[in-house]
Order: sequence, then C-alpha cells, then structure tokens
Amino acid sequence: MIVTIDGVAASGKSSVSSGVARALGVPYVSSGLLYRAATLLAHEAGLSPHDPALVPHLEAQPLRFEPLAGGNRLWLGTRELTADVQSAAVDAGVSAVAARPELRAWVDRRLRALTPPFVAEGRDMGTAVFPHAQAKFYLTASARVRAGRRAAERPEAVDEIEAALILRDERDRAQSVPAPEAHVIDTGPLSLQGVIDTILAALPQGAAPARTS
Ligand SMILES: Nc1ncnc2c1ncn2[C@@H]1O[C@H](COP(=O)(O)OP(=O)(O)O)[C@@H](O)[C@H]1O
Ligand SMILES: Nc1ccn([C@H]2C[C@H](O)[C@@H](COP(=O)(O)OP(=O)(O)O)O2)c(=O)n1
Repeated sequence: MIVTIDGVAASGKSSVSSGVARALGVPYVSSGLLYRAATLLAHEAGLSPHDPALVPHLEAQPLRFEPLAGGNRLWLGTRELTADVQSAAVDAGVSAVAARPELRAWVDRRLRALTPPFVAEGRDMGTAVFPHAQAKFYLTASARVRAGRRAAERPEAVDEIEAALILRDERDRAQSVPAPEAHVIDTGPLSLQGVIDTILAALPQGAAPARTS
C-alpha cells in the first residue's frame, strides 16, 4: 500500500508522514529531500539548475537515501547531508532545481524504485509519482501559521520566513496541485497528533492498526 501526503512548504508533511508511518509500521519517504540534495550538490559543484551536466553529476554521486519511519536520512558516501539541506540557502535555490523536468525525472526514478508499503510525502506524490496510491492527503495552513512553525526550527525572523514561504509556494505552484481524490486537511486548527489521527481514521479499512485507546 502507498499513502501519499502532499502539501505546501512547512504544512507539516514530514512530521505528519513520520507519525502516520510509525503508526502503520512502514517507512516514509520525503521526496523533498532529494530535490534539496540536488540543490546542495549542484551548488557545491558550481552547476546551475539548467546545466545538462547536473543529472549525470548526481547519478555519479554516492548518494544514499534512508527512508525510515522515524525520519529520512541522506548520505553522500559517509557524509550525512540530512541537516545540511534544511537551510534558507537551499530553500532559496530548490524551486529552480525542482522546475527542471530532467531533475523531476531523476527524483521520480528513485522514488518509483522503492518497494511498497510506505508513506510518500512531497508536492506531487498523489498526482504525478504515485497516482494509484490507495490513500491521498493534501495538507494546507496559512502562510503565517506555517512561518510560525518553521520559525521554531530556523534562525531567521518569522516575517522573513513567511515571505520566503509565500515566494516558494508561488514558485512550486505548478507541481503542488492536490489530486482530485485527495483528502485536503487545513492543519492550522489541529495539533500535529490531531492531523496524524485524522489521516489514520481516513485510511481504507484494515490499513491502520486497530486502535487501542
Ligand atoms: N499541526 C501542527 N501543529 C503544530 N506544529 C506542527 C503541526 N504540523 C507540523 N508542525 C511542526 O511544524 C514544523 C514544520 O513541519 P514539517 O513536518 O517540517 O513540515 P513540511 O515537511 O511540510 O515542511 C515542525 O516543527 C513540525 O513539528
Ligand atoms: N514532490 C516534490 C517535493 C518537493 N519539491 C520541491 C518544492 C520544494 O520547494 C522543495 C523542497 O521540498 P520540501 O518538501 O523539502 O520542502 P518543505 O519541507 O515543504 O519546505 O522541493 C517538488 O517540487 N516536488
């Protein structure tokens, strides 16, 4: 079974996906980490997102992606990239990388090589990558709410974060449309656990473990 959880930046995709994946006893896959890795490696190699050498460069790298229920980890050989790709600098450059069809194909090939069951989170998991997923969700929240959540994790001021989120939402708009059959959840009024419970309750019969509480 594949569950897709898409949504805008800082809507809670990774945290919610991790909680749903733990409850189901399956891994979760953060597709955004691959776009972030491509952005960081392109920058470090001095390659522009438009450079035709970028995908061959990425294919030649010892990039390893660990989709664990507790959190995804990203390695370049023995160097862990997981934290390095969560920065304002990568945020500022990732949309240009993600706009390149050849980069999207590179990410999609890696995702489709994974063996179900898993939870997949990103922007287009339920539309382009796994259109036949058994359950699809799309998370939203106001830019202000999302900025407040992200501010707890980043050194930048909340106003700066909000402006950057709004800009990135616009840059990512093309690939960020919910699937028609996706359950759209406004996470603003809900706690993190509340969103996780809402998703578990909406899964097909038998997908979620029997509730003990
Ligand atoms: N419903 C929620 N209520 C409060 N905080 C949340 C909620 N969902 C996510 N968070 C917190 O907001 C921050 C951003 O969530 P994250 O999962 O990284 O979002 P995304 O993967 O969509 O960028 C994290 O610190 C997370 O714990
Ligand atoms: N399936 C995806 C996942 C991410 N992207 C792009 C759009 C985002 O700006 C970047 C980073 O995605 P990521 O999910 O890590 O971003 P947030 O955690 O929501 O801030 O990659 C995409 O185009 N398609």
